[in-house]
Amino acid sequence: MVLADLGKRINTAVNSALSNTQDDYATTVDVMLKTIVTALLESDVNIKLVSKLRNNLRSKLLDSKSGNKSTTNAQTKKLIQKTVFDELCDLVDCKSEHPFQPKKKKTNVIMFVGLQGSGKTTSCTKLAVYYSRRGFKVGLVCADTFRAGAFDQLKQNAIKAHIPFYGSYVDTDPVKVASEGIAKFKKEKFEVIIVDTSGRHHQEEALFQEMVEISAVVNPSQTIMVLDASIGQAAEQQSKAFKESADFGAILLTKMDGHAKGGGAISAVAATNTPIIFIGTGEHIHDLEKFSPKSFISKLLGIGDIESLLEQFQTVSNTEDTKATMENLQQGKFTLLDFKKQMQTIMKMGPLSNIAQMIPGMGNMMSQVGEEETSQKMKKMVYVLDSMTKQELESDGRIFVDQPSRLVRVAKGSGTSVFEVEMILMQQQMMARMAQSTKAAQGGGGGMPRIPGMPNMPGMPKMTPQMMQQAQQRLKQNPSLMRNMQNMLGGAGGGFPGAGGMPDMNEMMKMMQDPQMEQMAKQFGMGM
Ligand SMILES: Nc1nc2c(ncn2[C@@H]2O[C@H](COP(=O)(O)OP(=O)(O)OP(=O)(O)O)[C@@H](O)[C@H]2O)c(=O)[nH]1
Repeated sequence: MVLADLGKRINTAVNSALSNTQDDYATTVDVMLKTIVTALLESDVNIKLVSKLRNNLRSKLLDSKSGNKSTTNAQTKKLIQKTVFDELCDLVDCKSEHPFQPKKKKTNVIMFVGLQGSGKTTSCTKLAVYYSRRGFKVGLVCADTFRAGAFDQLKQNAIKAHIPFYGSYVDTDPVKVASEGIAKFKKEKFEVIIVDTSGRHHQEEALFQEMVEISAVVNPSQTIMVLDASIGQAAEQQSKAFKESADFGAILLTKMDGHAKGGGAISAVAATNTPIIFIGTGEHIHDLEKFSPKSFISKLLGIGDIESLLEQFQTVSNTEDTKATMENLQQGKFTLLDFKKQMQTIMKMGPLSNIAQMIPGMGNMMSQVGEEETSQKMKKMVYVLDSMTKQELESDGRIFVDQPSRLVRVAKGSGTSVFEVEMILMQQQMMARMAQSTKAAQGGGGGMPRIPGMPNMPGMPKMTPQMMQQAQQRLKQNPSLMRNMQNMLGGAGGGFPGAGGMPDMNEMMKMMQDPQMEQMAKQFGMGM
């Protein structure tokens, strides 16, 4: 069973408990627990942990209720939701007190260890890209002299990801190669140096000894063990064996995509008291997600993860650019350059499906449109904007009205059609109007109330709650209408508002935290 199914089953169990009005409270809790327990076991979660979770949940739910008999229905629902959520988080959390954070302007060495074929080399590159995107100067060292072709693999990955690398075709001593690589990158003031070591099996003592020697020489700030999630509960035994030799401080679980029974590996690993810090979700260099129990469970249950979204946005956004856009917005302006910067920020945040998963209820929608298509359209938009002159970019876009020949030139330069350029200009115009209406609203001009997921359009009539409900009902019954609307608003065929024609990110963040959003998600049958 894949994890998405697990999330759905837990959700269904909780939702039917919430709507159960026939049974008494204790029976309702027991029925719900039975379904949750079965789903967890079928997802390969460690039986001891499931049993502990069941007992904790049961006593917490029954104790809280018996201590406070006068609770309302709404309070009981909240109690069930929160308790289930907290217990699931505990299941995958091993509460590391001092998570490692590389420091800027310092040398941070990260050493990778793991079984053969677990995904070490791929994950080294993914992590290098992750830190490089966050402004670190990152280098990769290949200390795998055991497997023929290991250096070539790392080299190819590194070149593709534009990450400097070090390795040797002739030297067979991994300790020497590792120490030379570190010395080289240290001299060149690299901030994060990632060392890939050869894969080993836990019965291969000599290779384990080699790993200890490399570790002594590179003196890592952090050692990460890479584990293949598809090995399920065997993850516990593997991680224990490695822990005895290389005292790794963190785990990166790979292959959490596809049909891996990730629940098994996650819970088994959590039982070794070592935090999982990242999960690999595909073969692409961007398929790496920071693991945090709360985020993971939120996504598992389809209730989004705004915290991670904000964190990610803040890490990748350029403060100078954001400041300039904010200043423009305060003046009621939104130029083509602002539009371009916003889009680049979104693209830097990683695969759109990862971002969509963090937004309540958006994960599903993204899958309807397709990652590839959306990314392609976004890239095209950047090519169009790249083909404009500085003067054009800094304008509000109306400059093109007087110079239609420039439209043709921009389309040619970007390999797109005039129609596509016009569409982008239209989207930027929509956002510029939003900026103006926000400014007017700040000055007491009013404007229509914000509907989650839709930009403010000046001049549109106010929506009453009944109208809104009807609109939501229609969208619920007609998914293609919903898609069309998103296409219209996002322009790029994006699966969530703004994927293509990105409204102001801060506005989007506010929108996502809007209680109406939660309500709407519920009406669409999404989330808890
Ligand atoms: N689907 C999926 N495949 C992955 C992921 N991470 C790695 N892989 C694939 O797993 C295979 C093995 O990955 P490598 O990076 O070569 O593994 P390794 O641990 O370096 O292998 P050794 O050097 O032999 O120890 C490759 O085909 C990768 O593309 C992931 O998160 N998801």
